[in-house]
Amino acid sequence: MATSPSSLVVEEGLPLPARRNMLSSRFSALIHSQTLSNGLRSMATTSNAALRRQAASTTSLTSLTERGWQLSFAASTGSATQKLSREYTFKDFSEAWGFMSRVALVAEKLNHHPEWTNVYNRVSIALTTHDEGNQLTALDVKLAERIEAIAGQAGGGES
Ligand SMILES: C[C@H](O)[C@H](O)[C@H]1CNC2=NC(N)=NC(=O)C2=N1
Repeated sequence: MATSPSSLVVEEGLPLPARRNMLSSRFSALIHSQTLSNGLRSMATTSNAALRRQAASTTSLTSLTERGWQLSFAASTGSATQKLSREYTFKDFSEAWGFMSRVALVAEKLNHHPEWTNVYNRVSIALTTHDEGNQLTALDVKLAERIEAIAGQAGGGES
């Protein structure tokens, strides 16, 4: 069954355990990821504040995927790498490099850095949190949103 991204919004007014379960099951249905659903399961035992943060990230993640970002999961020995990635195409190299310079400043400020490549007018970006064993965290979502804002100003488009 395909789960529409908007169904990841967790209903207000439901008891917290129900909201946790709903978030967990909808999210895992959407991404088919054992790793992320493990993360969400562990979230079920965390504080309400942590739950709210996670729910906010999940909602933002949904809005990022609606704007061309992709979630991916690559299994390797003993662990899986989660990535949030997107490719932008600019008018020319100069525009692409200007965009990368602005993103670099934000990445330094957040102390969170992209994995990226540039070929002429294209920039491919993959985000993950190395310190968390290559899991996605709220920092990846935050950086992706800042990148989107910069790309909007720079005239970056979806490739
Ligand atoms: C030591 C330093 O603070 C850390 O390695 C920071 C730097 N930038 C980072 N960037 C990313 N993408 N993931 C991290 O875990 C990370 N950690």
